[in-house]
Amino acid sequence: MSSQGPLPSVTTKTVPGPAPNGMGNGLFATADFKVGEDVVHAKTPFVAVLDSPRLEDTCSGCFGKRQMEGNSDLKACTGCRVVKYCDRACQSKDWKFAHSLECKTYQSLKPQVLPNNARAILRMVLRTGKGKYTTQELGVFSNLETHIADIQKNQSQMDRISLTSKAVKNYSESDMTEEAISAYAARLDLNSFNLTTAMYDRIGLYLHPYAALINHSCDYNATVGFEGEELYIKAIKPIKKGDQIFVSYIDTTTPLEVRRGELSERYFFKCECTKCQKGTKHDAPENESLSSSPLNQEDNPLAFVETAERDALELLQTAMKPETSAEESIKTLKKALTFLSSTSTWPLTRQPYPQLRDQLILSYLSTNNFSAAFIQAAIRYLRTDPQLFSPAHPIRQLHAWILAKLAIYLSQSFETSPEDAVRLKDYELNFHFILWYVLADLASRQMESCTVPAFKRLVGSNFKQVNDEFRAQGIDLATNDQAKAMLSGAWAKLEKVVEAALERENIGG
Ligand SMILES: C[S@@+](CC[C@H](N)C(=O)[O-])C[C@H]1O[C@@H](n2cnc3c(N)ncnc32)[C@H](O)[C@@H]1O
Repeated sequence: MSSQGPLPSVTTKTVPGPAPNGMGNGLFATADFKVGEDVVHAKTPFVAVLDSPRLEDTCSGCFGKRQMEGNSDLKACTGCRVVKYCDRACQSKDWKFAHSLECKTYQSLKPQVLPNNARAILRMVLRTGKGKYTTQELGVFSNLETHIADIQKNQSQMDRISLTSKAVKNYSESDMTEEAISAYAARLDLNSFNLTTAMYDRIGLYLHPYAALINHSCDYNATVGFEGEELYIKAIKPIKKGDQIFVSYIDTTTPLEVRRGELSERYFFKCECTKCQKGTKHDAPENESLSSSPLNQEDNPLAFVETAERDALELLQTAMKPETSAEESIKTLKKALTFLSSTSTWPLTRQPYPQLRDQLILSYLSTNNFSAAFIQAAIRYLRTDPQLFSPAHPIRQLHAWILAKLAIYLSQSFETSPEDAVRLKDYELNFHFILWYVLADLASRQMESCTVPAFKRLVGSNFKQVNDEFRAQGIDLATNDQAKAMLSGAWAKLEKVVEAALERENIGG
């Protein structure tokens, strides 16, 4: 049972309080939490806006929630034609929240569309002017860290904030000072979360002053998710009464120096969490020692490994450039994977290996090469994710879901491609069994899963459908021994596919 929180839209069993080690304020548990339990649930944001490219394809009222339920036809606001909605209900909700205040500005700026942060600041300034925030909300918001003194040391960051604030002051005709608007901008930079869909695709910016009190740890105990405009912070580890709540502000699978760089650049602090304290230069393979001899794998393994890492990272950057075609990305990423593989010491779970594989899966999906994507998703599912994420982690669950979707697709229309790391046909995989297994595993973890309710509903309904299909053929996979044996046979074949694909990766296949 959660209790009503300190702000009207929040349900939580936490309290704010001073945090140790120069962290400013933080949130602390007022009860024990089990894995998967809601730590903070906020029904409405202080501000949330879509990224500019998402204005075209995502509803600005429900942030894609109803689209996920099958509503796909969006209509543009007849005033500004910048924002789009599922229907009148979504439009009227957003109109009341803030769009009535900003629509004319959007119209007057056309064809220019303000960037996401300027739209968010404009909303906050306009809502403040109209008295749409409660005194409590504004109180918590104004107490949030700004790091304005640190920002002032960085001329280009300061210029960016001043320029945006000037523009917002001008468009909003607000009587707030430019300085006060700059503080809003700095607070947004420092305290906003990535707004994501229920399937964890980034779509915009989101700020809630209570949730923003949560500090960072690379060894975090809670994760963030969204369903429409609702925010869910869930316990990814058991949390005891009195413990501080931590989320991760960054990708914590990267090496220590990368994490430290990202945290100091955007958030102005040095993380001293247990993981960072343990971490050496980068969780490097054991038995490596520094050597100054020339580049040669046998004489100088560390230099060889570092060169491979640098080359792989450069290739990853190239592959991720918007101007790189998906086909070119695939070639580049495969080359990078082979570089790392050729070191023989590089664990599959150490970055940038997982990032390269994630990107390769996306590139295969964008070229409709589902069999090649399936092989990579299977490697991720079996070899990478179990080491990087706990079973309840939303990222691990999402990756499993992607593998299940690919198995659904391949069970219906199987095509191999010359791109495939191995000839899937040779392995006679039973995609229906693989699908059942992955969904059964996801469904069995629903209670502890840190995914949002819509994700869980999707898993539940798909699992039911797959079970119904098997039962219609007289097979009950949960109880029938013969079926269970067939299931483990299918799984063993998938293991073989993964092994063969990894061998091929090593030789540059
Ligand atoms: C989103 S705010 C969190 C709330 C903030 N502590 C406050 O009092 O407003 C992010 C800021 O909190 C501080 N912070 C968060 N995690 C920290 C950590 N692990 N160590 C030190 N400071 C941290 C940094 O100043 C960072 O810029």
